[in-house]
Amino acid sequence: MVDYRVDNQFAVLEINNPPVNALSSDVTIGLYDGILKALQDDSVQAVIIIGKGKVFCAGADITAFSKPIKGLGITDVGHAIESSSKPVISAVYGVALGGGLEIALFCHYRISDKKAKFGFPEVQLGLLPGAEGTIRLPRLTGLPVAMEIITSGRQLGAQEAVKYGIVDKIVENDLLQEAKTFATSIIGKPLDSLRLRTKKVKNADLVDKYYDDALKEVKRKYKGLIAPVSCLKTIRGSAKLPYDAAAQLERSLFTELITSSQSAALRYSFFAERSAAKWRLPNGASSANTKPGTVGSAAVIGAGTMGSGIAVCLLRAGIPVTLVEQNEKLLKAAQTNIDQIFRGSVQLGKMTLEKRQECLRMLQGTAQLEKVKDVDIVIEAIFENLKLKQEVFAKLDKICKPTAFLCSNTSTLDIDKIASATSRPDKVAGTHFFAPAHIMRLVENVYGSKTSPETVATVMELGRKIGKVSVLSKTCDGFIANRMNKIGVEAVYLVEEGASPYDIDQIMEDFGMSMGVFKVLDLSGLDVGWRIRQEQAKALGVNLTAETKYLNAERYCSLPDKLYELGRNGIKTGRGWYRYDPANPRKPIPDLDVLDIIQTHCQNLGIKRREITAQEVIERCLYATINEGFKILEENVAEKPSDIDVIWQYGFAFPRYRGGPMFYASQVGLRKVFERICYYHATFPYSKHWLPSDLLRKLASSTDEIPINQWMNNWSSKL
Ligand SMILES: CC/C=C\CC(=O)SCCNC(=O)CCNC(=O)[C@H](O)C(C)(C)COP(=O)(O)OP(=O)(O)OC[C@H]1O[C@@H](n2cnc3c(N)ncnc32)[C@H](O)[C@@H]1OP(=O)(O)O
Repeated sequence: MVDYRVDNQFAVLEINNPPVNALSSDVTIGLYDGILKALQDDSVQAVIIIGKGKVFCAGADITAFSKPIKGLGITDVGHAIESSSKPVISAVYGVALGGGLEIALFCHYRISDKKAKFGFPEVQLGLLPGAEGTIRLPRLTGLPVAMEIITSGRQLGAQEAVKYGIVDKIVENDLLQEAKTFATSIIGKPLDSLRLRTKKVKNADLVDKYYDDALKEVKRKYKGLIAPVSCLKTIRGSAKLPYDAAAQLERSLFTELITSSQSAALRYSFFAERSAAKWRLPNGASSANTKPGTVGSAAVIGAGTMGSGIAVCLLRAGIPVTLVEQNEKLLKAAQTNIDQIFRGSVQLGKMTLEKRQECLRMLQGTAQLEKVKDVDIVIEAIFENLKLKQEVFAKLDKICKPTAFLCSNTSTLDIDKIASATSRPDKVAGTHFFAPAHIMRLVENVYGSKTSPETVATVMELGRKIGKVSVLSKTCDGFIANRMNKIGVEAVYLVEEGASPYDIDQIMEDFGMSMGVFKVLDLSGLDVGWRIRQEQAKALGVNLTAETKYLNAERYCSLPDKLYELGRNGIKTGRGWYRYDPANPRKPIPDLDVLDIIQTHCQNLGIKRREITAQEVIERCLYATINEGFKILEENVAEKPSDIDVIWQYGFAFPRYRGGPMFYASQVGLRKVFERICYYHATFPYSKHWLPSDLLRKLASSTDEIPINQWMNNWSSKL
């Protein structure tokens, strides 16, 4: 785990724990033993710590946090390094993160490759840098910079690390050779002043002011998160307390965090996201045994908001795009829109001017579908109508080369039905982007009964290439994301029963959702839902009215229709569930008129309103969603519960520190969730989504409450 060798006067300790040299107990033991050996070897004048492979060290082994602690801690190794009488130099390539950076900070010198990155990402795992990082970094960078770096978890480039004294020298050539040259230049120099423990924290007397300012910022930026606040407390300790007392404070706050539900959820989320890329189909094909096809060029059909956003994603990743619209006027509008997005990125410093020009050069607009004949992949993003899509796919099938993949950006429609319009159903898949497509990181890739493993591998890999988090779903109505989302439905029923939309939004935002559902509805426009409901009613031969209480044997609430019919179409008309001041249209303002409309609606329908608690709001909105999640698992629509949670985090901004609805259910307790679902099913028999899932019933009837890692790993065996 740590290769030790002596090379002339240098002991080289090479961390060798692929893939990212995480600090497992074998690594810490290896480092500790290596330092002792080097100290005992008279021929050794200096010690170099370096990483084997593509990184120096990605920090503590995250998988070990939920297991009992064994072996030596990072601080034990760190103290041995710092107190060494021979100089210890860390040579950083790739990344030095978390515990990896802490090891580097225990060293007397740090040199780095120019592309190396440094940081304390622990907050993203609900933790703090618990191996004295919060006490040592301020001694190098000063308090405000340390507070910003540690609470944000961001990565610093080598130049910035030099600026703050984290790195002593950036080197250009072979890192180990440069480390030896550097070591030669410092052998024999005194080490005392290089031991961070002995350094004073600059401007320690101003720490309370720095703390107050940083706390305000942290509460605004990282609402609901505990770890950044704990980080600030220990950094304050670094200035107010003697070194060892500060270290003790850090340890105690670290212990609190590591046992917190937030950290459990965030660590789970780290692995959930990575595991979404490791897909497996029911026939055994998987990411491990399937090669993706080549995507060197793409076409996007339909250049509306979604199509343009998708084109932006492809172009940014260096994939030339043929953009197809019905006429030149629409094409021109789309091209202007796309360029505006690129200009915005340039203004924000996220894109260079040259990159913008390169992207624009790779974009070709056309009104002729035939122009897509040579592309490797087509993504259709036209109006959500099955017949229309089938027509387009039938044409594409004739025009495109036989190897081309044909994808649809549908958010609900059956991929099998779309594929049936072609002679190549194996090459048809869904690529469901979330709006705005150039910003939202999720792509829900959908396979049908005939989609080939190669096509699945191709769309999953394409998602990765364009910087998205790709999650795989089997085709069904609404796929994982839209099928499962019952928050809007239940929220409207709750309003009808007595809650205010503004209270519901506040409760869900306090829970951690970034935006309440009524604000979301106003943002997307009330016309969207109104049209879907009208279509449904038309298909059933029903005429919807203000008095409609049931549709297709399901509870129906006509309030949203009423608002739409009153011209309250959301932000675009200045009024929806909220009202909007034209001077500040992004700020929703609660509207008494809406409360009157609700009151009148209930009076007309003879609905007796009642008090509704925050707990009921959360249960009704989330448990209905969770119940559907279990049905999605039962039907193999999602391969694993963590895929569902990744979709919720990236598609619906579910708070990452709660893991996702499936993880949340597990933390509440599956039995309790099941009991409440049964209660709501008995209370609301006309809402199918309360019909309890069989899988949940089986899991809940198990004698022990099953922790998430067990049922997540074993859930399929319960079917
Ligand atoms: C007392 C406690 C002291 C200190 C606390 C800590 O140090 S907490 C840990 C802090 N470090 C991190 O949070 C780093 C997390 N890792 C990353 O940011 C990225 O993985 C990294 C290192 C930038 C590499 O990114 P890349 O995109 O190249 O690879 P990927 O993320 O897919 O990771 C590859 C596989 O490595 C696993 N992994 C990564 N980091 C760790 C880790 N610290 N511990 C354990 N495992 C880690 C990751 O899950 C991937 O595994 P795979 O099975 O291939 O999916």
